[in-house]
This record gives sequence, C-alpha cells and structure tokens, in this order.
Amino acid sequence: MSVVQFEAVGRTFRSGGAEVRALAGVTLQAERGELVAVMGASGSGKTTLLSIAGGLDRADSGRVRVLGEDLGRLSERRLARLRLTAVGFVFQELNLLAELTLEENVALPLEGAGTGRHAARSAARAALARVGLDGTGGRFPDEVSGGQQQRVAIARAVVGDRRLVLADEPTGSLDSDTGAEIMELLRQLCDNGTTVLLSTHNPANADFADRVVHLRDGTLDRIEERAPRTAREDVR
Ligand SMILES: Nc1ncnc2c1ncn2[C@@H]1O[C@H](COP(=O)(O)OP(=O)(O)OP(=O)(O)O)[C@@H](O)[C@H]1O
Repeated sequence: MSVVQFEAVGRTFRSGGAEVRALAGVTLQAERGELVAVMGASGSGKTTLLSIAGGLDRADSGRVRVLGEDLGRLSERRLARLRLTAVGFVFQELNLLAELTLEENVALPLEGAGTGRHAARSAARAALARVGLDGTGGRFPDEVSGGQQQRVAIARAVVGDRRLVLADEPTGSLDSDTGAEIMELLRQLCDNGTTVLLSTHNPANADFADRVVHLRDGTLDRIEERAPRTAREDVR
C-alpha cells in the first residue's frame, strides 16, 4: 500500500470571475520510507499538492489516497482525525509558539489528538531525541538557533510516529549548511520508515530524494527516479 497516491488529481481555484488550475491531472505516489521532492516554479502547484495530500484542501477531480484511505470519501471529522494522527506538517515559517517550551510545542499535536499530558510529554522528549535535540525540551524557541527551531518543527511533525511528513520549503529560511543538515535529518527519518513529501525550489535538496516530481503550471512535467545521497543500507 502506498502511503500517498494521487490519481489524475485536479484542483481549480475560482476567485472573482477568474479560474486558476492549480493542479491538472497529477498522478504520483510515495511509498513507505521514501522522500519525494516536488519541484517547479512559483505557482506551479507545489503547495496545493501538499495541502491536498495532508487533507487541508480537497481535490475537485481524481482520487487521493493516504495510508489506504480515499480522502474524497472521508468526512471533515475523519479527515481532521487523519491529520492529527498520521500526518505531520513542516513549513518554511516555523510556527513555534514562543511562550511554550520546546517540549510543550512538540507535545501540542498529540494533546490536540486527545493523548494525556504525561504520555504526550514523554513522546515529545522521544521525538526531540530523534531530531538530535535530546535534553533540550525545557528551553524556549528564542533560546535556540534557527536550525534547531526547524528541528523542533520536524519533531512536532513526527511525534507519536506520524507516518507521513509534508514539508513545504522547510529549508527556505535557513543558510545552506543548516539547510543541508535539515535535509540529512529528513533523509534519516525516511531511512527509518517515515515518508516525506517535500516541496522545494532548491536542486541541492532534491539530491536527498528517491524521486523528484517536476510540476509545470499544475501538470506533471516529468518524474525522475534518483539514487538518494545517503546510503540506504540502514533501512530497517
Ligand atoms: N486559495 C487560493 N485561491 C486562489 N488561487 C490560489 C489559491 N491557492 C493557490 N492558488 C493559485 O494556484 C496556483 C498554484 O499555487 P501554489 O501555491 O500551489 O504554487 P507553488 O508551486 O506552491 O508556488 P510557490 O513556490 O510560490 O509557493 C497559483 O497560481 C496560485 O496563485
């Protein structure tokens, strides 16, 4: 079973009298442990694709399956549940809450999904350890670097073993060395079984991908299969 499967997916926005076809007949898939990079010029449909994969927006044609669920058939309530339990989001803007500690920030999605406070905090500490921030849970976002803040955002996306991470330009606000460290981390998560769908303008990020999907004006231009930079031998 693919983690994400798009079959001829379309999405058209209407604002005023104008219509914008953000996606037109896009077919792609991502399997367990794969990092799939979505590339394309500004406005080519990358964010729309990620939003639909994460159930934040709905396709208006075609079929989208996530972890075997046909998103078009899910009620808003079940879609929200899937978002809370199986899917994590990472954005260019970190969206960490300044008044909460790192551990509290990471625990938030679990607490939102109904996990008790103690279990959520303990899962948050485990997620922080997975991103190389063991022991930093009591600090506040403004006490750590931008790269560390992005690691916290990734911990928040994977906490509780979410199987799909949707990352929209996650290195966009970082310098290139820190960006490469974040890509190494995403690659490592994939090698341990997470699936990452990443939108990026940066060809260096695509070097970490198993597959690169090129969008042009909402259509699939081509798909490249890649041998990713990190060795795959350590796949569990
Ligand atoms: N809510 C919306 N209402 C109207 N048009 C929209 C909406 N969301 C996206 N669009 C349009 O759909 C097209 C695709 O947008 P999208 O944000 O998916 O592109 P993108 O590849 O992510 O761009 P960028 O790299 O600049 O983030 C654009 O023409 C955009 O203006």
